[in-house]
Amino acid sequence: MTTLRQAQGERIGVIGAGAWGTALAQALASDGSEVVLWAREPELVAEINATHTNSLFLPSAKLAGSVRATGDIAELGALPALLAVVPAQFLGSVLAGLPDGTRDLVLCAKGIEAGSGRLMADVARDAAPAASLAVLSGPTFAHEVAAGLPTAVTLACAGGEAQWARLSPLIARPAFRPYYSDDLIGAEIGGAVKNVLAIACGVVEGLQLGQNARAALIARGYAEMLRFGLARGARAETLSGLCGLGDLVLTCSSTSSRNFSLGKALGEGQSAAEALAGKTSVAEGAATAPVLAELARAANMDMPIVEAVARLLAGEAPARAVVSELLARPLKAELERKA
Ligand SMILES: NC(=O)C1=CN([C@@H]2O[C@H](COP(=O)(O)OP(=O)(O)OC[C@H]3O[C@@H](n4cnc5c(N)ncnc54)[C@H](O)[C@@H]3O)[C@@H](O)[C@H]2O)C=CC1
Ligand SMILES: O=C(CO)COP(=O)(O)O
Repeated sequence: MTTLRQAQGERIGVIGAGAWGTALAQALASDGSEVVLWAREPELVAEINATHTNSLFLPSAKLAGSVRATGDIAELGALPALLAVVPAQFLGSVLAGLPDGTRDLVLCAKGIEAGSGRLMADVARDAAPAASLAVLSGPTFAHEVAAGLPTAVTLACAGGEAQWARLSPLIARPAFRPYYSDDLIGAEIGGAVKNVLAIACGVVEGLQLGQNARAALIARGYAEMLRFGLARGARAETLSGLCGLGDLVLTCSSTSSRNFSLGKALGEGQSAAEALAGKTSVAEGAATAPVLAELARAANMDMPIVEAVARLLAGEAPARAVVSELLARPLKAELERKA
């Protein structure tokens, strides 16, 4: 049955039926393409196939009939292209269940693995060594993509233009527009770092520190993203594009962002445990902040906003005290000094 359906037209699969995996499946299916969506939750597999909804992670969306859910990740093994959309901390364990194969594997999570400090491409290289990797990242609230609103993303291809030629027709739709890049590191770092900065902007909102403070945080946060990214081999132009500055502006401006909302709760006086209690949705910045702060410290790199978010999440000081510490730092030049 599966083989027959795949022979009929299933060419792309999505691993993970959270809000983003579901929205991507819907965007891909918007032209009638058949999409296989792996969900970890058996009740979600049944719901998606029966009513074309995802009440757990994306209740606003109505999915096309050409999105087929499965609970058996091995079923995706025969497809030539897969989008990996599980949260960063679970990518390695989920990919371990996928039969290895020479396919395109597009990484869509935005985070750094705690413990190892690895970016997603490093995790995937170990877990799926035969795959050709790409990174899809940009300013993309899931509910807007699922609703068919216009969206643009960076699609960074390790396999260069040959891989882009394979992937772009599979992924591009009239309202979903990928832009080519070959800078995987930049695309990954933009998405991972902006989540931490979105928490910081939420804190500013929660403390009612005003629009000036938020704009300053975006600009100085971007300087931290750039510093970290350049040290890791990212290109500055990537970080000033959709997957860096573009996504930073989006998630630092709206309570639609789970990271921003988490920061707002912290600014209003909740602890991280209180703010995250009972949530089924992921705020990636909470896991990435401590490991990013640790990587920066290990590299002797100044990332004061990231450090402040990590301290706040760890409950080391209340939000107002952390902000006071940031403001009390010695005055310095705005531009980086060239070595
Ligand atoms: N929601 C959005 O608007 C966007 C999200 N992203 C990124 O996509 C990634 C996935 O996020 P969402 O789809 O929003 O997640 P979500 O918050 O909607 O759902 C949580 C996901 O985690 C999975 N999960 C929970 N425990 C797990 C475990 N032990 N092992 C494996 N999977 C487990 C659930 O099955 C579910 O798919 C994140 O890295 C996020 O930063 C990127 C762009 C937009
Ligand atoms: O990455 C996102 C939009 O580009 C979603 O942001 P949150 O994970 O903060 O909700």
